[in-house]
Amino acid sequence: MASLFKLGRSRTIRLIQSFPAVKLHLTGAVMRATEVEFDKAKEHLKTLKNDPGNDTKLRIYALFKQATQGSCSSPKPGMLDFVNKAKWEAWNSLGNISKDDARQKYVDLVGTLISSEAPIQKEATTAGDPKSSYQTLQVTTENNITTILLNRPEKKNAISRKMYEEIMQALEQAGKDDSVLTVMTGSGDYYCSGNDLSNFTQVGAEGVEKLARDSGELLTRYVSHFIDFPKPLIAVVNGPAVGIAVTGLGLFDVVYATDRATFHAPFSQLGQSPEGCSSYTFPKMMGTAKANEILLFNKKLTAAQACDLGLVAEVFPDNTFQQEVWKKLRAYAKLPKDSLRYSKQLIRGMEKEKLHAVNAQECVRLQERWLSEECMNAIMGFFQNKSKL
Ligand SMILES: CCCCCC/C=C/C(=O)SCCNC(=O)CCNC(=O)[C@H](O)C(C)(C)COP(=O)(O)OP(=O)(O)OC[C@H]1O[C@@H](n2cnc3c(N)ncnc32)[C@H](O)[C@@H]1OP(=O)(O)O
Repeated sequence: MASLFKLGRSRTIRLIQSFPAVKLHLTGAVMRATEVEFDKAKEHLKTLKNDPGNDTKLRIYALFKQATQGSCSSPKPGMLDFVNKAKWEAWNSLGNISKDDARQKYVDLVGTLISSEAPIQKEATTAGDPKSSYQTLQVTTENNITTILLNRPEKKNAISRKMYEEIMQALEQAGKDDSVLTVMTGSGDYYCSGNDLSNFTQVGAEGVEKLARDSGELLTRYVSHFIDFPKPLIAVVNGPAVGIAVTGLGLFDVVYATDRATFHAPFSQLGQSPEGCSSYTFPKMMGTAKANEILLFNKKLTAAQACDLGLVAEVFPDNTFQQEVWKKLRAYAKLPKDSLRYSKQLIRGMEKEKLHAVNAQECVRLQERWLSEECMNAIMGFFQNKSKL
């Protein structure tokens, strides 16, 4: 399997294209439309910018084979022929689904892949568009959805000071734009590894007390933007989430996660204390004992556990995650905008004052924690020994 995982996008596409042209046995207008769509999908596949991952590539391969040759009848490759065995298994797993069905599924899958990255290609580079000026994010709007993509994959999307500021700016813009939904997600394999720990190593001439005060002020403003966000805010958790990227989820309206995601809020390990209003939202959502396991004792949750506890609304298999989530979101984004906005505001309204008070209290405690020996040791430990969570 190892070499299959290394297949690049262009090689996969060449592989898929190398199959004989589709010969269809159906008649009539529907058949012609499907054949055209299928051909178009093959063309669209070439324009994909991001590698969709090996599971998806295998599914594309299998659907192509089934659509063009029917059910798999070739002998299973030997155990050591990893690549061909994986391909055979993907094809064979489609069983007896018809060529028509496979063709339709192929067209749907390619369509979803294209549209999930389309906004980034289309709009992120628009000259003069303030959305294109972000350094740490890609912000795009399409199909009534504004997507805020955390875009420091080389740092697991850790939130630098710049990123805190840019997220607030993006939320302000999204709150005012014409979109129906706002989505936050991460680029690369992580959703977000939480606060960039180097935020605490840049001590200016005025010393650590000033750094702690400024950090407290920044965090208060940051969390307030989520409390006050006026329209539905959805988290698409595409991979592991750490620290504030977990606690803040309690302020989103809906959270969807891949089954590869984990949720870890290791505050006591880091000598810190909870933030993002989680000291209030987590016990309320899941009960005190379960919340304490997470917020006091660093329990890392799987996506399924987070779903059972109510933090996550639904978990999807990683290989169909993007496809299924974006299909759902595009459907939701067709709902009446004002109705959604007012409903969200009613649900949030009663809690707002309380949430702001909790936020203020958490930030005061954190300012004290950041100056503590426990916290300084933990941060130094990460950079000196790279002691990971
Ligand atoms: C303004 C202040 C507001 C404060 C708000 C309060 C918020 C609190 C929190 O969010 S607490 C949680 C903080 N996060 C962490 O402690 C995570 C630290 N990171 C790790 O433990 C690991 O990096 C990992 C488990 C997330 C991933 O491990 P692995 O898959 O092995 O990848 P690498 O460690 O090699 O990471 C790649 C690259 O990214 C850098 N990096 C990852 N996370 C962070 C981070 N949170 N802060 C800074 N840098 C991070 C890592 O150092 C590597 O960089 P390098 O390639 O070495 O330059």
